[in-house]
Amino acid sequence: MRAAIAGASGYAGGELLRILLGHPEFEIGALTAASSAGSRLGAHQPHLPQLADRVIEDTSAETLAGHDVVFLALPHGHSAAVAAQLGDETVVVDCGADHRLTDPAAWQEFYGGEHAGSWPYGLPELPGQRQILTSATRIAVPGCYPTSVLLALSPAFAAGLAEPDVVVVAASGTSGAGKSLKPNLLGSEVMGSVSAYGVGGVHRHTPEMEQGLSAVAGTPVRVSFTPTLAPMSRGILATCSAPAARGVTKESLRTAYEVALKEEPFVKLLPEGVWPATSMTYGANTAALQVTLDERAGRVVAVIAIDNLTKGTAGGAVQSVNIALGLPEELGLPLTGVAP
Ligand SMILES: NC(=O)C1=CN([C@@H]2O[C@H](COP(=O)(O)OP(=O)(O)OC[C@H]3O[C@@H](n4cnc5c(N)ncnc54)[C@H](OP(=O)(O)O)[C@@H]3O)[C@@H](O)[C@H]2O)C=CC1
Ligand SMILES: CC(=O)N[C@@H](CCC(=O)OP(=O)(O)O)C(=O)O
Repeated sequence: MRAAIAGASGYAGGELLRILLGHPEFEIGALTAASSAGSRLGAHQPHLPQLADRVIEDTSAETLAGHDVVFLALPHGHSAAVAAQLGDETVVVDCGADHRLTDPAAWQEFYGGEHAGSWPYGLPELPGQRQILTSATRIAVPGCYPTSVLLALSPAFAAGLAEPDVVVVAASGTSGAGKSLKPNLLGSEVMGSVSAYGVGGVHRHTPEMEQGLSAVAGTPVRVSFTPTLAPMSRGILATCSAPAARGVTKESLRTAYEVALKEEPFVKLLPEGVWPATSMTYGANTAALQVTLDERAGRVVAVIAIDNLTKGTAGGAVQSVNIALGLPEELGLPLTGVAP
């Protein structure tokens, strides 16, 4: 299979290339970007020496044509126009937000501009989603925070063990914001400090979390989401809670998670008493999950760690593509983290 990567000079593009280089079924085709076009990949992704001399091209339908799979790792709002020019013989994978939301009103409120429509959602662990992704030719890769929250809470909602009133506080590494320079991401602002942002229900991942959890619960789920920025390059640690349904015990909760996750190749329920840390998933396509019942507050509490660039973007994208192409779901995807 030949894969093209649009946005090859960015963080998501770099992680896609790192994974595809280790994937036995893929060869790397066109590498495209915008301002970096004409330069060599080695100037942008020096950790990928195998591709250092490859020249980045302009992002256009002509450059991306003739590939089996095209990964779009472009800023929001740039994928739809490119994708519309690629035929159904090409699997197109949008790592941006353009095709994630099904509700045009939610798109309008949180992103603005015209809604491009929705594509099959690339989170295979959601109930029924593997079936939807089988033979898909268009895949919308979830946002990194929604990936973590949906993985953490969908077992509870699928089993009817939580009420639809979710609170999430999550810390992300700075690579989640992409490569371009932002004032709050300067080294001196980030180092030695954790800061909140997007507070008060305004972060654009909120409707995506509500969309996914509502589908699993079969009833509208509200999410209050507070993201924070942590002084690390990669990783998300999300603490997610919801009121426990009547009669839920610690044991019934753990059993529901064990049953839901026992066949999952990438989502691991940690041994009792072990709590997730971002280091457990560094560079791996895994999610490290723990759940308990806060008996005093009557809440289900699930804590999850993922690598935002791996399971949260590029690894998750390749996992969904494997399913769409009829390949083994785990093919070419790292299962081991880096410790300490
Ligand atoms: N970082 C993360 O953790 C996650 C990112 N994503 C999504 O992946 C996408 C890429 O994010 P990320 O890699 O972090 O961003 P970066 O800012 O690191 O990279 C953006 C890439 O897009 C290219 N680009 C910018 N504008 C255009 C344009 N008009 N036409 C073609 N190419 C363009 C850039 O090229 P150039 O160098 O030439 O400017 C660069 O290669 C985004 O949609 C993001 O939402 C999704 C989940 C998580
Ligand atoms: C730390 C940080 O800034 N993170 C990004 C989310 C990154 C991501 O997954 O989101 P998209 O694919 O939707 O851009 C943010 O909060 O905007």
